[in-house]
Amino acid sequence: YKFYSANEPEIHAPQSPSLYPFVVADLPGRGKGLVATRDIAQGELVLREPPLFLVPPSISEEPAPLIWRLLQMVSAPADREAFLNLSYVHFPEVLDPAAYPEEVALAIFQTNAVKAGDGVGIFPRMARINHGCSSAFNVVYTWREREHALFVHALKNIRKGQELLTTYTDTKRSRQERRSFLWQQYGFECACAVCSLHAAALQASDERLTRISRHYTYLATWGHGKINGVEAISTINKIWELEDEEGYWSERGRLAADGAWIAAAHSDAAAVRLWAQLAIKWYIIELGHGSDLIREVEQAAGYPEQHPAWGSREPTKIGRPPAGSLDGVLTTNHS
Ligand SMILES: C[S@@+](CC[C@H](N)C(=O)[O-])C[C@H]1O[C@@H](n2cnc3c(N)ncnc32)[C@H](O)[C@@H]1O
Repeated sequence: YKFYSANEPEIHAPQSPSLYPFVVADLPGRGKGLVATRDIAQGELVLREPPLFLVPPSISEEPAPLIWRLLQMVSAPADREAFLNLSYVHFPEVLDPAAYPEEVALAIFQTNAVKAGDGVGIFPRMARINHGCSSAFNVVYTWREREHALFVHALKNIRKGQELLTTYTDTKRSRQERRSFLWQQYGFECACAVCSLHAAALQASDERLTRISRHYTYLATWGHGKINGVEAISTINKIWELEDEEGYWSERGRLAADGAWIAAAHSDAAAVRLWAQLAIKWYIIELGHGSDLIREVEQAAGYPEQHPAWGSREPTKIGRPPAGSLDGVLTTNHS
């Protein structure tokens, strides 16, 4: 594993199925899914998987024959079988699957493929992870070009016996919007812990998620000079607070890195350091130590004045990260 430097805990990534911290189980109403076989700590790498095959961002041939052709290029019969065993939805009822293998392969691809860099890929183990909305998903995946593999990390502590859930879509929207998307795209009615909330709790969650989403839109206007740095940072803090209330912890590395960017633009070195440290903390949890994005924010934390955005806006003293958000930054143990 020459890609890793010696101090990276990911070198301990489970490499054989018998060492994975989960099993594939039949789960009523949701087909198969992954269930933790031991407690998994936040930030732990639960799976590292190379693609069975990748489909480039733009293709010039019909999708079904293309998927079929790529599948035939997979050399190990067991791997081809793993693909063909995956679940699929939206196959025309009038067609006999046995008579249309290429269409079946396309349906499997559409139900299971995930984004991998510019293209999309098939990862048969990862493909068994079911979906949960906002606070319900507990693992996140990320593609690493350099390692040519998908990395799945625990976003939260997961208890033995709990199901591993990821998110198939941006769930920062109301239950109704999420559910109609999931039904159309993946053919299931989401009954995750968030979608199963009742009355007041459901309404509160819907409101938080739509507010978070609106705050993100507002934050983006800083880029066009529509809001000043203080407003932008205060928006990040509002998002952070709402996400704490909701239990939505994903994308925080990126959000904190945006904070560092804004602080650098307004020449507030102390704020750059703090936001960059917060970004490092969450990037490590969500993406792992080996992620290239971490190198960027480490650079910002160490040398704020060399940040690419440094001094591009009027100098301002900018807001700091939310109270408590940097707790544990120096002591977090991800092994
Ligand atoms: C990528 S596969 C996940 C693994 C799948 N359960 C299996 O048996 O292979 C996606 C499909 O799983 C099912 N699924 C995923 N999340 C679900 C959920 N929260 N509730 C019910 N079904 C779900 C849907 O049928 C969906 O089309």
